[in-house]
Amino acid sequence: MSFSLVKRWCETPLIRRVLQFKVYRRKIQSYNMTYTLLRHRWMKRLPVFSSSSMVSTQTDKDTIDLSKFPVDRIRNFCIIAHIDHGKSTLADRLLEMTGAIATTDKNKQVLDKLQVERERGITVKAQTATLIYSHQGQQYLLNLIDTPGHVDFSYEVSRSISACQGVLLIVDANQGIQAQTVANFYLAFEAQLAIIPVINKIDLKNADPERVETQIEKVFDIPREECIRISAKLGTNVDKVLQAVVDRIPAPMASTDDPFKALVFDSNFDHYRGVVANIAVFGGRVKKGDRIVSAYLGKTYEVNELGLLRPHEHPTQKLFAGQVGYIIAGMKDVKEAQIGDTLYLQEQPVEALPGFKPAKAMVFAGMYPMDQSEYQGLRSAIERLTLNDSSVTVQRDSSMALGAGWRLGFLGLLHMEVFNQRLEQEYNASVIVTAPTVPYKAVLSSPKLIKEHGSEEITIVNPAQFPDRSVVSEYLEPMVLGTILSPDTYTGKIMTLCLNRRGIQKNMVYIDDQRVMMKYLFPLNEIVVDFYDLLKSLSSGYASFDYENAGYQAADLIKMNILLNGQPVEELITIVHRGRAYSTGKAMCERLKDSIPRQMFEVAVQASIGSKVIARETIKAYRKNVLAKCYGGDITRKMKLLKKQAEGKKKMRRIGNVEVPKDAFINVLKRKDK
Ligand SMILES: Nc1nc2c(ncn2[C@@H]2O[C@H](COP(=O)(O)OP(=O)(O)OP(=O)(O)O)[C@@H](O)[C@H]2O)c(=O)[nH]1
Repeated sequence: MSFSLVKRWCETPLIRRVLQFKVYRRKIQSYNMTYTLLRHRWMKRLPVFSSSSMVSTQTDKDTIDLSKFPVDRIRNFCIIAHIDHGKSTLADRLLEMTGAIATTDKNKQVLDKLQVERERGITVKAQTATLIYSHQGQQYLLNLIDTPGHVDFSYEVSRSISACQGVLLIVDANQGIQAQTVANFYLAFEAQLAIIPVINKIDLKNADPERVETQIEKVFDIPREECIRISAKLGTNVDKVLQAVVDRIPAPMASTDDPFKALVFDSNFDHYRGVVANIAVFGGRVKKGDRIVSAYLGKTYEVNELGLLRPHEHPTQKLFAGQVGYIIAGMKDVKEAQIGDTLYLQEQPVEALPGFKPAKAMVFAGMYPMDQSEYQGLRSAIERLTLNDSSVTVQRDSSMALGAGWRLGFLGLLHMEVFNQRLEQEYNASVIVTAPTVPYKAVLSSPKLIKEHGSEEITIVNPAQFPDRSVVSEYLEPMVLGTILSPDTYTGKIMTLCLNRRGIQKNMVYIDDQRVMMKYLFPLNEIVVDFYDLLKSLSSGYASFDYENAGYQAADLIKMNILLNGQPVEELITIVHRGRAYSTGKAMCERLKDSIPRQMFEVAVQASIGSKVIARETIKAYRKNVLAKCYGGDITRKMKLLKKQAEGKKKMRRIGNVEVPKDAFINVLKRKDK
């Protein structure tokens, strides 16, 4: 058909109407999509970062005259503890007692605002709240930061600590000191902060505060008289905590006479207002309309809004030395508000504060859209979420089977799971996450490759790019120093598990007559996926684990391929220690056999090193007959069942001709140690 014929045909009245209708329909569809998205967000009370989602408070409308609080009546402190020892519950009580929120039995972890935090019952992001507390006829301004307890988020703790002069170290009266109690104590101790030990949950039947005090004395060398016994749940003795904050934590060393200087210790992104930076003012004062400079970028901004977090945003006219609050200054990108950056007034340059070491990604994984048509949507979702979580690193990546995607770096596996869950909940994006891997290094021996990479040592975050032994003089793997605390009855089992994970014992001490603390050096790869779960299950939930970075060590590593019906699957390539290749390959094949549903044909699952197959499992042929229970001849019912089956299949990925469910990529790495 010639072009003019098509044109004439398109212009006939009937066809024109049909075409117009199509355009309108597309428009209506797009409005509908926007409406659905907004509705969905509203239902989930999103965006979660804006103040609108927070609990309204009694003092909402009162304006606080910050000039009434000289530096000696300010206290900045954070609440640190092992996971679940009651930080957020204590924060609720402190907020209630100081009138920041109304006293009702509905206040449960008020500072845990993200949906994922509420569902999982854990804190993921540190939150700040300013309290006004009257003590001996004086009013004090207390800035509280509630921090996460899980090891993956300890970066949040170290940043929060930099804005404070003291900490409340919470210890559960039943569980006693745990691994993250020790790690968090040292973070505060090294920063030379005042430490107030608080023994929580004394209302529990099995609470043993005496024993916990002994542990605190022995492990941290803090006199038992300094411990405050409380029940955050019932509010018992919480007033004593507030008194201790005023009496034992020093006021910030800052003067309003100095030039303005503030540390950006956290930031988040608001789609309407840009970056909201949390700052600790180390000197001087700042007000709306001031022109401030970011020491990191040297860029100048005008202050549009500033104020306190109570815990909602409470705008004020000024912020003074010693105070902690938020500032909005037209920064359009979270990268402009670098965490650790120093802000100062344009006309009064100051020396930058030391800042923080950037967070180091410990776990990398590929992330791909379920369907390539969702690529753009997923890209914008990842971009927006990383604006609020700057510790995630993103690189573009692509794979034969999964198409275009990204390789993301996280602080740990829980961090990765939380990111994934937030993508699904907050952005309605469904993704495939490939098997997580740790950042290996290789010392190259080939001059050509050295020239290509511009360095002798390279970091490998994608196992598919693991260089061959022939061009490498040495492989290095990341190591961690792990701390395990457990009742001594489980010591034997724990030692066996650590040995299985190539752990080397460094230390073992009793912290009281029943509990033991062990230190092990582990390859990160051995503990990253399921070590913690296994440790918990073999100690009936009593052991706890924490780790810190311990550099790199030379290791005999090899690349293992997984083949489905003879076809290598790039996303399942794993780097293993040579001594573990056989057992890991066998376990991976078994896991895949359990994860991949039976297909219409037989599937061979093989693990190979080079061309040598070291393990094999077979998935027998089968097709689930969804119509088996369908007696009679109602065609619509049959069609419905077949459609449901087809939709289920959409959630799988076709690799070669094998359908692989999306969680198979992670499940495949979980081992079954005894
Ligand atoms: N019996 C009792 N339970 C408490 C007390 N304080 C907190 N809890 C409970 O302990 C659990 C954990 O409390 P959270 O306040 O979420 O603990 P957290 O330390 O903030 O937890 P993460 O932020 O995940 O580290 C919740 O179920 C609380 O209800 C207390 O004094 N007594």
